[in-house]
Amino acid sequence: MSEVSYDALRAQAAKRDSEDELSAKRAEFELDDTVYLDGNSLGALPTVVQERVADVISRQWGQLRIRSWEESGWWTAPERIGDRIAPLVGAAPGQIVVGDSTSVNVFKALVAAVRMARDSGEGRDEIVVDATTFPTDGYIAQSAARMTGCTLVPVAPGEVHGVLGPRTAVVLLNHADYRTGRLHDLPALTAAVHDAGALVVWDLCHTAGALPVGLDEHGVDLAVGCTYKYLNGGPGSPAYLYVRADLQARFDSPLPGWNSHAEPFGMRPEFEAADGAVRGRVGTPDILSMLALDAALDVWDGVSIEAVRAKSLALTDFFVECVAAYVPEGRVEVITPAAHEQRGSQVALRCEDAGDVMRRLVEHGVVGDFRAPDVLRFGFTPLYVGFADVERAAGVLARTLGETGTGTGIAG
Ligand SMILES: Cc1ncc(COP(=O)(O)O)c(C=O)c1O
Ligand SMILES: Nc1c(O)cccc1C(=O)C[C@H](N)C(=O)O
Repeated sequence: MSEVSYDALRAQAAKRDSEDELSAKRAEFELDDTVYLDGNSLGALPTVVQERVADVISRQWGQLRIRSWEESGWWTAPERIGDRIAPLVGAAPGQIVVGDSTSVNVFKALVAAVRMARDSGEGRDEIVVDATTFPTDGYIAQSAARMTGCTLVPVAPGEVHGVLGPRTAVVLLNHADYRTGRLHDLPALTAAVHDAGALVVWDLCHTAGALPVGLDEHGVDLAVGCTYKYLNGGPGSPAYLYVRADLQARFDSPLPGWNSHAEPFGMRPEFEAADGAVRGRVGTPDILSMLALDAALDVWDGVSIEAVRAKSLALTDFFVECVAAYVPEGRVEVITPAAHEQRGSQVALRCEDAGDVMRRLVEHGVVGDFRAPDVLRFGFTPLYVGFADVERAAGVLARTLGETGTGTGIAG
């Protein structure tokens, strides 16, 4: 690798940053000199959140106290904030409720989907689950299968077509693989599941806020996702549940709480489900986290998800290009697909001593993460990551690899 290539890639980065229509967004986040490539695990803090949460605590809670359920809009926050997430995932209003964790929403969605599939009168008794899933979805699917008397069919997303049939009740899939960053074909898989007469639940944790999802357009039945990654809602911010409008009347939640009751303050012993997205609620909403998320969503004002996707692909392409230029051949293996239609917003590199390499990268100001046993993960959040960050990260990676393991590395 000659100095000329360094110069060329740095010049390219500077030019791209200067032409980037999203570059001004970075100023809306609390960031420092660190190259933060872990927004696919915990998004950075949007500055606006601090003063808004301070107001929620000091005025809404501190002064208005219980009046805030009405006067500060606390009671309706789960659906109101759901409607703010809706355009980012291609959903019309009235179909998303915010609350609980992704794990809990996976449970609600799966069991409700099995119940709906059985309502249609056929003997559907199989839950198909992504065998490469983030573990929590797999654990919940195992439990949901036991509870509903279904058989669990774990299969890689690419092989889903082969197992679909008259016994399939529901298919649970991750839109992007958390480890490799592979993007699965949501339109085609949704259509295939529907052709088999079953329902599909998509986990959007790694795609919401990173690329267009098109829930309504593709006729998705149910979807869940977290808000602390590309939506920057903060640690433990509440997740969301999407139930397509025409399925809501049949959505029979396995966790019917007083918040999903048609008349919550009637305090009646019999459960009667509310209409609409409210039906996906359980108990009292986690207001502090929810309103932090509400404030964090302000950064999306005026941003198109298509522009975010275009920049995300440019960033990940550029990272792969810089890694290929700077890192000695064979030292790392790119396990994220090269094809754009198969790539989320992260690049994963396989590397023998990945845990040690990531620890050193973090020490040198490049924050990604390590996933066992041998994966370096780098997430690219287009709202605050720039092309110069990408070039710098690849340079630091090359130097770090030179300090560890068997590679020679290079200077940058
Ligand atoms: C694909 C996926 N699903 C679910 C989760 C877990 O969600 P939660 O901890 O909100 O239940 C994560 C990450 O934590 C994830 O990456
Ligand atoms: N939710 C997390 C947490 O509470 C602590 C640490 C990491 C996480 C994550 O989100 C992990 C992430 N879903 C992943 O893709 O690995």
